[in-house]
Amino acid sequence: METDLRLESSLWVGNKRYRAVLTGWHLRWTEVDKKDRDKKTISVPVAEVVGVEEGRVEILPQKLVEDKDKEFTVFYVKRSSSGGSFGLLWRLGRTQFSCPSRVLRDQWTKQLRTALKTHSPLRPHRLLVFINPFGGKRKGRKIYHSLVAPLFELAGISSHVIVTEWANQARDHLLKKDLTGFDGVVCVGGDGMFSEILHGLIGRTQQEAGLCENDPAVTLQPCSLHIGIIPAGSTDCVCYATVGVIDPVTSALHIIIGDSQPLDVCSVHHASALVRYSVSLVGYGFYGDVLAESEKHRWMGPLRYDYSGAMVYLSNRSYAGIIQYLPADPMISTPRDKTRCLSGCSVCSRSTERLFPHSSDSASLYSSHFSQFSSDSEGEWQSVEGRFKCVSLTCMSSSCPRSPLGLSPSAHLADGTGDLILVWDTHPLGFLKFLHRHTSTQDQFDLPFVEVHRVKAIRFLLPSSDKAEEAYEEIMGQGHGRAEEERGYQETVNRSSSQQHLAEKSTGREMTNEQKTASPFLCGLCCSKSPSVSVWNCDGEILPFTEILCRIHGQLVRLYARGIEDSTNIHDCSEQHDKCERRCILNK
Ligand SMILES: CCCCCCCCCCCCC/C=C/[C@@H](O)[C@H](CO)NC(=O)CCCCCCCCCCCCCCC
Ligand SMILES: Nc1ncnc2c1ncn2[C@@H]1O[C@H](COP(=O)(O)OP(=O)(O)OP(=O)(O)O)[C@@H](O)[C@H]1O
Ligand SMILES: [Ca+2]
Repeated sequence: METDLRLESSLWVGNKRYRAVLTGWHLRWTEVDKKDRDKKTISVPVAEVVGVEEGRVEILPQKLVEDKDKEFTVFYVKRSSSGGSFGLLWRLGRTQFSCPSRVLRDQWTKQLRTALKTHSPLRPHRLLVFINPFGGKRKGRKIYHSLVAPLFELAGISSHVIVTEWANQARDHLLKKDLTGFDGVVCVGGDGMFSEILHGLIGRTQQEAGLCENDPAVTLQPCSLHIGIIPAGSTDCVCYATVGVIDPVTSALHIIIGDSQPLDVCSVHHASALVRYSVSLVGYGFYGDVLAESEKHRWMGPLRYDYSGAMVYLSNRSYAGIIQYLPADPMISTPRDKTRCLSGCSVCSRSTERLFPHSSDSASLYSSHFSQFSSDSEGEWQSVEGRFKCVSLTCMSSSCPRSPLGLSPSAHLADGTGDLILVWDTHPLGFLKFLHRHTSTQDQFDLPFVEVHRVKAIRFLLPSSDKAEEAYEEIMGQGHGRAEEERGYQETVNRSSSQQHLAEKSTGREMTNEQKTASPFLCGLCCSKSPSVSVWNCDGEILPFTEILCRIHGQLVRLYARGIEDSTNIHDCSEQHDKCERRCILNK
């Protein structure tokens, strides 16, 4: 659909003359003094124009403006291959145009700005930015001020920046402070910082809607503010899995042009109370143990996961459990259908219609999909019991630099389901094979001891023989390196002598002095008895409970992102675009 915004004229770029055309959707310029077959058109979608400035303008290393009379500069998104990752790097493209007159120059800048307003409705005007100065290599502030802020300024975005001084400051700000006038919230940090924003925004939205987050059967209200992630942490899995690269400039450009990627969120409950939200991994057994072990070695930085992974692997543990799950409709998609959720994913688009059937009607947008969880046409609860190396639930692929295709390569970002991966107890070499397949394109589910199910909810229970052990460990709060101040939303049992007594009573065991003081979590290597109960890793946080219920809430939040762009579709078909049969990223 073209609009009446069309503007066409001759313009100069350097010493070459071009025919430039602006339609509602594209800005195109073609060199005129060339033979037809050598003519090349550069085409920029209006949605990917970052800004338009009068004059010859540079923004880096500092803003410089010259020759304001007949010139204008257009800034736009330019793609390049990222080398290692699957996604594409975005960079700021810049072209300076000269016009025959100032009147024509003003016409071009005015029309371009009007086109931007009309065709990019989700571009943010005002953002609330939280910077974790201690995340990753402690470069959050520098990354924001040197790489991101100049781009925001160019795009006319005003931002209110808060450099956090303590953990959970961003979450609490979002829960309590006035957010009027903001279009989105940006976090500069890693997955932990993203999780703070996630909890703050979801909590605030439910408070305002008068909904109870504790009840897993309640349909939560999707958040209206978008979330932007500027990666500056030591683990940036959410950014990697939604953008395809970990690169602050790419992420800033996605924010500026107002890209919008819905994301499924899993709520985790224990005993009728909300414990936490997750978007990537809720994992018991191996991934829980790795996280618990890694907390002891924080000083190692990101390497702590590899070290702890090796230690936990060598301890060769498995855990008993009962897993109940509510299957999703297998006619829509399955975890083994070999598809990938890429930018413009059709499974996710169809899910939007299914999850929000009358999305133009805002009242029904927020009240229509309760049936997803409560009365399922899709299936009955299933149950399995046994010993597992690990039990993982992931709402998305959870791809990351360590595992470029992720825990579940065919999972979708926004289809309202999660993938439940059950790895039954097996020989250590079999488990190593499973782990190793995460680093390649080999199918990690094509192993006899691995099961994967696409689900809408799961429940995890301990066999009755292990419940006493769990009660003992939970009451003593022992051994899992649990963060004291952050025990989910529920305050767990305080440690006291009466509770020690309770623990002893419930397990029928008396604690030794050593047990009272020590933290013997990783004892598989040196002790005869390894623990029979593991912990849950919820997006990098240890959960204080073992028996949990998880429910996937389809498209509960929206990120300034567009999913992973398929780098095999980047090609230049500008001359023959109408005849191009490949899905072209550059000219769509
Ligand atoms: C033989 C090589 C095997 C390599 C196996 C690689 C599997 C990698 C799977 C990564 C899954 C990441 C899921 C995302 C979780 C995030 O929400 C969360 C917050 O940032 N991160 C973690 O919990 C951090 C969890 C980090 C888990 C890292 C596990 C590393 C395992 C290394 C095993 C070595 C075995 C060596 C045997 C001698
Ligand atoms: N000013 C602060 N001081 C201490 N902790 C903070 C501060 N601001 C945020 N945090 C907390 O720091 C944690 C880790 O932050 P972030 O995810 O940004 O970095 P990271 O390096 O990727 O972290 P990790 O190494 O734990 O994966 C978050 O859980 C967040 O709550
Ligand atoms: Ca999903």
